Amino acid sequence: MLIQFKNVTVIRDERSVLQELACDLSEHRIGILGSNGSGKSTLLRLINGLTLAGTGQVILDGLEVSRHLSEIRRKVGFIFQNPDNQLVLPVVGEDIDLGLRRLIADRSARAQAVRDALSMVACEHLIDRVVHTLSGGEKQLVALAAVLATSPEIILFDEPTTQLDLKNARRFARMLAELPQPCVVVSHDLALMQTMDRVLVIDQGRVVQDGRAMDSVAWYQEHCT
Ligand SMILES: Nc1ncnc2c1ncn2[C@@H]1O[C@H](COP(=O)(O)OP(=O)(O)OP(=O)(O)O)[C@@H](O)[C@H]1O
Repeated sequence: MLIQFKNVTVIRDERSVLQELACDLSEHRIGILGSNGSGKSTLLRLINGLTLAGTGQVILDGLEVSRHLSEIRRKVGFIFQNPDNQLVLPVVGEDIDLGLRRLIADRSARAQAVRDALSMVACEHLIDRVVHTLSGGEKQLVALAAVLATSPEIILFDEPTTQLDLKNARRFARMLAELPQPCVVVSHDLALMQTMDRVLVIDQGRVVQDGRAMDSVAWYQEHCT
């Protein structure tokens, strides 16, 4: 799966949030690292068209994102930084079922798919829970299950471990390593970033370092902390 940024600039409030981003990403695990407000989420949101390029083009798997939004949304799973933005129905099982309705017509097959998705994140026991009673970490895992259930071709993660305890953060890292899909992960979790095939460091809207995980994490620690 090839992601191409062709001289992409995003401007907000007369300020460049991303400036002349030009790179091709094709690695299985791509990490995005950078300080708060550096433009990481904006870069991620360009890939599924939640943010559109002001100038330049974003091309995913040969499709220009801004011209093929519905096809892109079907291909791309997006895990939001705040799971409350993702979970829309009151009960966990119903929420995951909602995303599956366009994919699986048979009700009992869909119920099985919901259980399978929850078991991938070790949260089968939450199937009948009311979403607003979940802890932050549980919500993050359920939101992940809802995306995994739809078997996207590529998955984008915006700070997926912020609310997870050490045990669940490690479980997440193991699960991420086993996912068959290519993934792009924005995170401040340096241990997680070390597991990536390629890591870009963003600073003030520009890619300032791009390379192997160990080199980029070392660069980030030296220059951005
Ligand atoms: N719609 C918008 N209007 C105004 N400013 C925006 C908008 N979207 C993003 N920005 C600004 O663009 C900059 C980059 O935002 P972005 O969310 O991409 O940063 P980030 O690197 O993901 O930050 P964090 O690590 O804090 O989540 C920030 O200064 C943010 O305030």
